[in-house]
Amino acid sequence: MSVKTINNVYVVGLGALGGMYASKLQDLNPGIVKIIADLPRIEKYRNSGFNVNGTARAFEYISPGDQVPFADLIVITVKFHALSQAIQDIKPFVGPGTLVISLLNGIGSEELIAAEIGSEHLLHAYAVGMDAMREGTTLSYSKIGRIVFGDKENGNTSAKVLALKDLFERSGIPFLAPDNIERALWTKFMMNVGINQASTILKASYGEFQHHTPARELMIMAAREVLNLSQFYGVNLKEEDITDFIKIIETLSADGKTSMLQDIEAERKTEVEIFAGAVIAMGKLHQIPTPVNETFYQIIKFMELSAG
Ligand SMILES: NC(=O)C1=CN([C@@H]2O[C@H](COP(=O)(O)OP(=O)(O)OC[C@H]3O[C@@H](n4cnc5c(N)ncnc54)[C@H](OP(=O)(O)O)[C@@H]3O)[C@@H](O)[C@H]2O)C=CC1
Ligand SMILES: CC(C)(CO)C(=O)C(=O)O
Repeated sequence: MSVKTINNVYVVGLGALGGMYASKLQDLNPGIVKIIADLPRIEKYRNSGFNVNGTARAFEYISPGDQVPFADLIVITVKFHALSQAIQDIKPFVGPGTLVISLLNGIGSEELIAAEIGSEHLLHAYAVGMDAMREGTTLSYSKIGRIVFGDKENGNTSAKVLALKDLFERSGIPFLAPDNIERALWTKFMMNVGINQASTILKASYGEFQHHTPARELMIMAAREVLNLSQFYGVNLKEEDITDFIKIIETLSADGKTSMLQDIEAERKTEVEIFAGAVIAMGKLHQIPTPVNETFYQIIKFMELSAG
């Protein structure tokens, strides 16, 4: 089977993840990547510039309505509350052969995207292991992490998977294409439910979770509620999956902070609905108590309200 070459990539969401991966693609070939954004955002990026690890990046920007070719690949890197708008914004750039990946945390974004643009365009994906810190249009990171992706229906050797592997190999973006992407997504979900929320409530950077501390225990308590729920979805997470994600956390910069803690500090809305909110909803459906996430939910909502 000949592998399709991805020659043009459109990224929606020039934030921590979007900035990191768009820069790597730009290094491969300056013409390969374009950022989809509305005019006010484009003006903001043009006025303040976009800086990644001390280097100013000049990206090419496009808006819905611009006459440009369909994308070979669209990468969605907005926060969950911005997803519906982002889906509308990418629609004009989706042609018959366009592949779409969402790097959003949580386990729900792909379903929403598929409902609007069709599941034939999608691969399931997430990003893990990076320690990106963003302040406005200034981004820094020491670990780029990796993109984990797969074809939920057709395993890890489908034409879509092979095309994406080829792009990431050429651009030096670390990746993994596991056999079972659904299980992998749940392991990431469990990690985020634990560390994003515990770090936000405790205002703690990764260093606090890299040893046997009360912070780490709190993180594990929240993560175990995901482990319990996973049994109802045929995913069957195990204690070893918690041990594995702790190993990833141990590799991150001790001063680095989760995206959720960065949101609270910058007085932005958090993604608590796709973490504790989702856990509570699944718990109710299956009559499984989720007291840690119920408590986290109320505290984080309180923090959001008192921030702004
Ligand atoms: N940061 C991290 O280390 C990691 C994050 N993730 C997940 O990845 C997702 C993205 O996170 P992150 O990169 O931190 O998010 P950021 O908040 O850093 O970036 C999101 C960007 O999207 C922009 N945006 C929102 N809506 C639109 C739109 N319609 N068109 C164009 N741009 C838009 C925002 O602009 P504006 O600010 O102007 O609203 C913002 O710059 C989240 O789900 C997060 O949980 C996953 C792994 C690690
Ligand atoms: C895994 C982690 C904590 C950083 O890679 C993340 O997903 C986030 O900050 O949202």
